Amino acid sequence: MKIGLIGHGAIAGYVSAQLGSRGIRPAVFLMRTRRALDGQDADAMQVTEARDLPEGLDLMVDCAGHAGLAAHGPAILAAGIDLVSVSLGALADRDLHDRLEDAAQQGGARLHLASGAIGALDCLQAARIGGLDEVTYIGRKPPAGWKGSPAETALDLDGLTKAAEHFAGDARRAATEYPKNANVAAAVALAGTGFDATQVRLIADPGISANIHEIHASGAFGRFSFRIEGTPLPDSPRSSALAAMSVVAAIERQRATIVI
Ligand SMILES: NC(=O)C1=CN([C@@H]2O[C@H](COP(=O)(O)OP(=O)(O)OC[C@H]3O[C@@H](n4cnc5c(N)ncnc54)[C@H](OP(=O)(O)O)[C@@H]3O)[C@@H](O)[C@H]2O)C=CC1
Ligand SMILES: O=C([O-])CC(=O)C(=O)O
Repeated sequence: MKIGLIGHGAIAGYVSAQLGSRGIRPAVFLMRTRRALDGQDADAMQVTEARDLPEGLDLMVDCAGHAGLAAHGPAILAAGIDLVSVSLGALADRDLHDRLEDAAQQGGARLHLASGAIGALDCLQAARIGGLDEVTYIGRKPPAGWKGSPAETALDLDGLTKAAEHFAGDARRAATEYPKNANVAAAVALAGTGFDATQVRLIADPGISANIHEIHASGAFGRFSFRIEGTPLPDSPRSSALAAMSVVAAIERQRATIVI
């Protein structure tokens, strides 16, 4: 399988290392700017534009956040290359959503959304068939996990002594205002009742060390609650390791003959 990665941050680094241990070396990195990489990625080709990607790629994998997906997603799909993305919140932008859809149709390619730092999306998707009444997502992270987000202006993150909510609203606004922190809200929205009907609360909590995500849903199926305590990636306190793991799992699903 010939794979390329967009970005080389905390998630991409994890994904590349995991692929390496499965005998796959990414053939190319689509970067914002070229720079020296180490380990198995040191000799990989680097490009800064999708049009310079090599021939014969089976799959591109976006680990570059909303900006990376917006910049390169449409061109990759239009070129007929399937794309796995972990930047789900970018789809809250209706214009980008439509451009990705049109490009995928034009190129005969598919955009696969990794489940990211959350689970139970299968349950929500199935429950949606019978009708969902209400879906709420609550995201809790230690203060360091909210650095660089609007939480920084809403709260004194360094001086926080107890849990404090800094966002309550719909998933579209959460995903748009917190591009590095509310992709999970987008995943819940896309699997369930959509960006406008999904309710979101975001909380900074100095009493926790994990990234804690909860879903509460009810509908014709009954009701469920899901909670996960995700260990952050060593290189990035705001990104859960499970998000990176889910990207590798999404790549593995591309190669599987029996798919779950
Ligand atoms: N679905 C989910 O549950 C989760 C999703 N995410 C999403 O994944 C993204 C990446 O997370 P993480 O790895 O921790 O973040 P990092 O900040 O560690 O890495 C981001 C990488 O993306 C690159 N990048 C940014 N813009 C572009 C662009 N236009 N073209 C190419 N590369 C680009 C950066 O390059 P440079 O170094 O040059 O700036 C950097 O290499 C997050 O921003 C978030 O949106 C994160 C966690 C969970
Ligand atoms: O990694 C996490 O725990 C969640 C996250 O950043 C996101 O949803 O964007």
